[in-house]
Amino acid sequence: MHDYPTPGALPVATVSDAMDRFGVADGIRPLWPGATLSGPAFTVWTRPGDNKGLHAAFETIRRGEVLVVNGGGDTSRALIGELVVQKARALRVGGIVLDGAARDVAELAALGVPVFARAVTPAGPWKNGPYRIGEPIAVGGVPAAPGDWVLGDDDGVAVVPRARIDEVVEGARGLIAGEAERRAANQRLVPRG
Ligand SMILES: O=C([O-])CC(=O)C(=O)O
Ligand SMILES: [Mg+2]
Repeated sequence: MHDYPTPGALPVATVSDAMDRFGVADGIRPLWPGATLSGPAFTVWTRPGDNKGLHAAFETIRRGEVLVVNGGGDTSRALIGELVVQKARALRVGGIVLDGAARDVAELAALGVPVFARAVTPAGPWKNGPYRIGEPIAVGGVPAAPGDWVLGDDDGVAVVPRARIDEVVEGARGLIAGEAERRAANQRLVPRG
């Protein structure tokens, strides 16, 4: 079992840089400023606009796991809102990443659960299925399998394949050291003329 870095410990941008700048879930944004998450993926595929599979996921998801959902990229119907997120908080889920939409955004921020999604809409979900739990999915065009490292911050979300976590963490730490040098060099700049 890997140790997953704590939320916010490594910037998503730098972690992506350490994967040749791949691995970013395109178009997935934090729903409140300052939201960060980091943990193993718990994957759900669901029919667009339908959250029956999310409710099923809450029957088995474990503390710290990040619920990662392929909702087909649909933005016309919210897969979650305040009540679902309240459940996530009670179960100490690490956060929620949706390739789909959410609603009740003011309440999500107040609950303090990191939620990342493609869009916000007041239109609510159906609850009929079908769905799949615990299978490899895609989120924002990147693969996400159960146990992959999912991390999110103000810039967005990245997914690191489980087998690459140690290598990518090490690479990101190296890049952070290099960036510190460039930052110091920038601070030495003076205007010319
Ligand atoms: O009604 C739903 O399923 C989504 C929602 O707004 C909530 O969870 O609060
Ligand atoms: Mg609601």
